[in-house]
Amino acid sequence: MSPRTLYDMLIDGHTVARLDDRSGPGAEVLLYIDRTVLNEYTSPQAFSGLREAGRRVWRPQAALGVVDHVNPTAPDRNAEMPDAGGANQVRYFAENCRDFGIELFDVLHPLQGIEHVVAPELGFILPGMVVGAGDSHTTTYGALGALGFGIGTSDIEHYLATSTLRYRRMRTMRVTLDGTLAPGVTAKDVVMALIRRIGASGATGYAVEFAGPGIAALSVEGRMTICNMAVEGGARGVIMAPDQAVFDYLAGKPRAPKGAAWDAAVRHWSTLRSDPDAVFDREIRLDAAEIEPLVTWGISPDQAAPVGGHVPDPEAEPDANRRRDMARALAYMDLTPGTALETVGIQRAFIGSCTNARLSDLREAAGILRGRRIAAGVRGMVVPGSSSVRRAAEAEGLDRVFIEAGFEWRQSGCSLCLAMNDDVLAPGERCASSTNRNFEGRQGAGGRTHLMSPAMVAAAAVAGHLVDVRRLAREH
Ligand SMILES: CC(C)[C@H](C(=O)O)[C@@H](O)C(=O)O
Ligand code: SF4
Repeated sequence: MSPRTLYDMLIDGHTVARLDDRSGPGAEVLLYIDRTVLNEYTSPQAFSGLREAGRRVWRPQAALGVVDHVNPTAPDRNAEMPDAGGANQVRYFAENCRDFGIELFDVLHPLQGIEHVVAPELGFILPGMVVGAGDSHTTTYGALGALGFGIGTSDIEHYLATSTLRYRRMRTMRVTLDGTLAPGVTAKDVVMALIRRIGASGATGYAVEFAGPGIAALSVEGRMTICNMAVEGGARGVIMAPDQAVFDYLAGKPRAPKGAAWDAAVRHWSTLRSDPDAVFDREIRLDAAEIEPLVTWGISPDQAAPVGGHVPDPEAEPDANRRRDMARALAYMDLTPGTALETVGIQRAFIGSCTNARLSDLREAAGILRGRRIAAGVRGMVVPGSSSVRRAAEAEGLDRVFIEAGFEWRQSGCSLCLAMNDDVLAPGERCASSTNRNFEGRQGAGGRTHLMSPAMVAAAAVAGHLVDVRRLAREH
């Protein structure tokens, strides 16, 4: 057999039937899906469809329901949902999970959180799996050696009824990270650097494998940040070959295999890697040593620059479309070309989201905040990625660090990442945010989002403006 990429191996291994006579990119297959995660926001129509057709869920134990998008994050939250629309979504979701036999982490469940944080920490996603779920950031699971991708509502219904999807094979792209990251530079900067390089649709049509010594040196949580945000570069499917760090991460997780089953699983998982001479449709190489802490200045995740740089000048952009996009972005963001990014003042600081609200992210941010206060006029919020992360952070005193620095310490959920609950920016407010999307109005109508790493958010909160986290790290 000719050499194969890990993506090809997983697709071949999960192909139930071929739906046309093609092979390679574009070929349509019936694909077996091992697991899904459901949320209250994208699942209702799928369940309604099942109800109308009188179908049941084929493998309810392969699905997990988590409430995350619309729930409040108030520290004292209770079963009452403040918003009637959200309350209805949560109620219908609970009804669906109950009637179709799917396990649910409801708003007040001790394991509630953002689905992409909850599923890995449970050991629900394992290497070699193919995971299709109704949220684009399902790519997160690539970090565990599972091929993850987002699917639409009708696909969710098809999946629930059959455990399969009609699926078109992607082209393959390998992103190799060479070298070592400098201190103060994080996984978030790696993925932002990639998106800046290839553009917000640079990986459209590709399944992306991340590889190289720079990836191997990252923690599994750091790798999740990269796989999660790669979707902002257009990737519809992300994978990393699982290694010892992944096995260590999964060992002892509640739903991971145990005993002899674990040993057998690890033996199999260790074989999950692209053949050495596998050919990818596109290859990108990044040098970790050249990556700097980045911030976005615009309204698309590829509109980013090193924090020590300046707001770019649309007039200097030769491409007319890009020039127009840049001008529009600067008007929305109320930024003037040539302004030093480090002089841009903020009113809000948000540490949260499935990209950057795991324990290691909170530790990094707290490391900057220890013994410091956030600047006057800045409102800071920390929304842990899951209730388990929240408890673990509290057990090591991180909540105290955040609270003493002036941050609000909240309950878990998507929250200000997309402002579907009552956590929103006021029009015109500018926010340093550890999230993954900076579209117009993403954090509230008229709100202005600057994406960056959680440590950079902490640093900006202290300074009152965007700032290179390495300045504060040096002072500590
Ligand atoms: C609500 C959901 C469809 C959406 C996604 O798929 O990513 C959300 O999680 C987001 O981040 O915008
Ligand atoms: S935290 Fe943000 S990116 Fe992640 S699932 Fe929720 S809304 Fe989407």
